[in-house]
Amino acid sequence: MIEARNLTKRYGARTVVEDLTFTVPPGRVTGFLGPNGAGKSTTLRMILGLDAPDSGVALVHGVPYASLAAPLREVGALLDAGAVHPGRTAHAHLSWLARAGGIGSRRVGEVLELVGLGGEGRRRIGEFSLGMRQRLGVAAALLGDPAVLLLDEPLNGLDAQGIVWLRVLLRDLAAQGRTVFVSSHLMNEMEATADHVLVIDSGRLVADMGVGELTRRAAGGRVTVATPRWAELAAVLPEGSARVDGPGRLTVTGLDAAAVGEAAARHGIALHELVSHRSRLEDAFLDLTRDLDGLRPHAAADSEEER
Ligand SMILES: Nc1ncnc2c1ncn2[C@@H]1O[C@H](COP(=O)(O)OP(=O)(O)OP(=O)(O)O)[C@@H](O)[C@H]1O
Repeated sequence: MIEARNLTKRYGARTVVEDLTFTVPPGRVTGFLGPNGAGKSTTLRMILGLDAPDSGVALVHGVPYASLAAPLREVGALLDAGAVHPGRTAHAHLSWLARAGGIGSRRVGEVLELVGLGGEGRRRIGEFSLGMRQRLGVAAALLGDPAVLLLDEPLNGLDAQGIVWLRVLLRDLAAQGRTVFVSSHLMNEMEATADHVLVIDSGRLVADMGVGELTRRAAGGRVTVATPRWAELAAVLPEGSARVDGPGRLTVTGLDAAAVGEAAARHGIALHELVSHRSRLEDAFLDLTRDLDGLRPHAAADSEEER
């Protein structure tokens, strides 16, 4: 379990993480989403005690990271897959980390197998592709068999096969009851990986919800409907909700398909088509951040209440 309470970080006059409060429970994959520069890495660094918050606290298992008795065994992290010595072999790199964390050397071979680098342990990291380095970073995070995993942009550099591999691995780890917190700016990849998402933009939390709920909300209840009696249907729907989209077609916003269908039935209007549109996570995310952009210049005070 990870908790952030009113976490705030400033660099000079800029607030890069602003009053973030959230909980990441065990047993599910939680995606941490936001565009580049939104404050994801800074938040993860504060959870890991690498950056000090200006106010608020970040807790792992109820205590600050620095107070954990055996941090490497409790929390596994991938922050920057490039931050490894290129002259070392993968095996030597992991053995060094294992020794530092008091972890038996047998575990090194196990985690190399787990990330699909079983045959590459004796190769120098300098020869690795970005995707292989990401796998090595995941191996390092798994060394201590931790109950909590924090992975910063682990999908970067992975090919399609690698993305599927990581997705399966993360879901397995969550199913084992671990806390899995994964940042990404790739909304669509997260849709298939995460159960739940926290979305931040400019350091502020704009969504904390299930992936399904996020996509449904962002679709805003957009429904398209085809009926020869479109003008009558438009007249019985709430004012402003229906837009004529062509002969016999309406787009309805703010109502779900059931509400549109029932309104039509009440007035004996036959529908030839009734389609509810689910937006992809990408659209959902863009909608959320666009809305926030709209609030910012005009009414900072209102946007405070919004949260
Ligand atoms: N040490 C620092 N000094 C000054 N500004 C910083 C520092 N670290 C981060 N920032 C700024 O804080 C903001 C948030 O950065 P952060 O790396 O947390 O974002 P991010 O969401 O992880 O984005 P990315 O996906 O690009 O890494 C950025 O504008 C960044 O320039």
